Amino acid sequence: MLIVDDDPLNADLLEQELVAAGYRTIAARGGEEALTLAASSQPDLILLDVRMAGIDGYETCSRLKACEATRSIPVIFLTALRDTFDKVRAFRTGAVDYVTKPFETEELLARVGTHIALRREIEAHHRARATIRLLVEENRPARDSMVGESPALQRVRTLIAQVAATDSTVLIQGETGTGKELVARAIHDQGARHERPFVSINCAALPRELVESELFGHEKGAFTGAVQQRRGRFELADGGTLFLDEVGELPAEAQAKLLRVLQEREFERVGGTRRLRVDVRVIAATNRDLQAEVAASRFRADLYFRLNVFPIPLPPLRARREDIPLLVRHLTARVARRLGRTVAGVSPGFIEQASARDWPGNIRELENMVERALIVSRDGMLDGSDCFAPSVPAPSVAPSGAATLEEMARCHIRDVLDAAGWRIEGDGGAARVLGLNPSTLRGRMRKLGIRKSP
Ligand SMILES: Nc1ncnc2c1ncn2[C@@H]1O[C@H](COP(=O)(O)OP(=O)(O)OP(=O)(O)O)[C@@H](O)[C@H]1O
Repeated sequence: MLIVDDDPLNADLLEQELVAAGYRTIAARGGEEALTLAASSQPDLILLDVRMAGIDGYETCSRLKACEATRSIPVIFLTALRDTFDKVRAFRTGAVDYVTKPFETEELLARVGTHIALRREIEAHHRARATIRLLVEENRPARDSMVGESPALQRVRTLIAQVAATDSTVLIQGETGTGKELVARAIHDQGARHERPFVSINCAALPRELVESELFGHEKGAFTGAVQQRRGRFELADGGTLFLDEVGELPAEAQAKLLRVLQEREFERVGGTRRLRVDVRVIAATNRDLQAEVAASRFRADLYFRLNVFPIPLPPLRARREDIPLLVRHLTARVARRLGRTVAGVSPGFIEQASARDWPGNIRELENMVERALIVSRDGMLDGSDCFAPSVPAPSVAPSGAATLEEMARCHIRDVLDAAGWRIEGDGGAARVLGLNPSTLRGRMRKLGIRKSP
């Protein structure tokens, strides 16, 4: 317990009573000393005289409450009967109680005991809350982080940080699977709205008739099936961020309505007349060349300019191959967690093959590859040389059903033999047509098991 009194006699008296009751005490002779001692020794309680030379009790209490290290320590004022003691001011500076001098020992100990017990309870409560918070944090699925150190990705990170600090509309442009949604979330998480909702809508995944009702909501009876009123994504995102994925796919009518919301921040639910106001930050994404869409009159130019306030172009994976080793490791850990498998390692051959590919499907395709390699892996080692099928299927020129080269050869030789009436040697013979020695052709036929059917 910290006793603060510039009268040594008073301080001694108090100390004796408290020590006799089993408390340990320290003393300060004035306000300044009290501030330093309180911070360094963290007492459970402070008994503070009102009238002191230098800074008085009120001022000392205010400063104790203003300081992070001493804020939570309860303060009881000590006031002499002859003092003009302003109780209201004392409580306003943050005191929890006061005792009048000369004090009744019983009363003093009762008050002190009560406040110490209260403080213990509050501390236990805080500790329990901290534990719960820790459990909640641990059980929350880990937020996906953007992996990669390439200059191209660093540029993207800089743009994210710059625009996150504002409320400006962002247009993310990049091929499929380049991480557009990840960028949108990063902007939301790093901005002032991070504690408000992040709502996303994929404009391509919705049937045309439903797009507007999804975006703006509808009133009961607005159309067949609208059995009750429903709030749209704009309302759900109020105060937060709305992510319009694949915005290039929006039908013309929805484009017009979206433009109005961006201009006026107001809209009506489908079938409604009431104007609703929302405070929503819009982030749009597209894998189309929106400028070309505008030129082809498939996307409104005025909407394009409303969205393209702060463009963030996302580089395809083939433009930042340096990131592939890091990404493979990151995705391997993630997929392994999802599949409940343990991974022993990733072979250099795997990384090498992965780095050499073109990845038209970008990171999503890479993730699928990693998943296939993990499924077929032996001893949890990602080798997966058999997983690297061509990324685009080869055009089919082979006769149907002829999957391997051997089968193709068998078919072709049989066709030529049929045409030659199964004659091998001589001018019209199959060997000449195939450009082979007759003996080589015979050897090949044996190996492939080709015989004239009876
Ligand atoms: N830099 C990155 N680091 C780690 N994972 C990434 C990164 N970029 C993308 N991913 C992962 O790749 C997958 C595809 O990303 P995302 O869904 O954000 O792509 P997208 O560009 O929005 O795709 P689409 O246009 O097809 O919707 C996700 O699983 C995402 O977590």
